[in-house]
Amino acid sequence: MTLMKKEVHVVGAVIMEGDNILCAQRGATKTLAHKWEFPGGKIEAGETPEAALHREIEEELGAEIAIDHHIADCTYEYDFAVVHLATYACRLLSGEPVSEEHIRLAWRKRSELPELDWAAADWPTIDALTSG
Ligand SMILES: Nc1nc2c([nH]c(=O)n2[C@H]2C[C@H](O)[C@@H](COP(=O)(O)OP(=O)(O)OP(=O)(O)O)O2)c(=O)[nH]1
Repeated sequence: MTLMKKEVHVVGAVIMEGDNILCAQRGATKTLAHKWEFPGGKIEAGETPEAALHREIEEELGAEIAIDHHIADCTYEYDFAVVHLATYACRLLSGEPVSEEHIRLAWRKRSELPELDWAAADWPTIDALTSG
């Protein structure tokens, strides 16, 4: 019998300010330890992706965002789960982001994004942000 892996639907906020993008580093004790990702998290039952994004950014950064448009979808099979990640271009409306869950927050220029060690599911988003 083959065991089905857990499937999780995740949203990530690509928060932009001019040419800078907010990047977040996962903690040492988490899955994907020390990898960089976009703030966000799992969509809960009955929630729209947009509602999940607003909720997660309030919880993780203490900030309010506007969601402008979808950037990329990626499905990646990690050893612990199959993650379906959808990313959205966002802007800060209020609040200076404070890290409640990440070990580090960093603003990076678009062209510098590939220098960070991103979670595997994030690469299509990084490619979309740095191409053209
Ligand atoms: N928020 C976020 N999660 C991402 C990204 N890329 C990526 O592979 N993930 C993965 C990491 C987690 O396994 C999952 C997001 O769930 P979560 O935000 O609830 O993560 P978590 O570590 O607190 O939860 P868990 O692993 O303890 O279940 O998606 C990304 O850019 N942003």
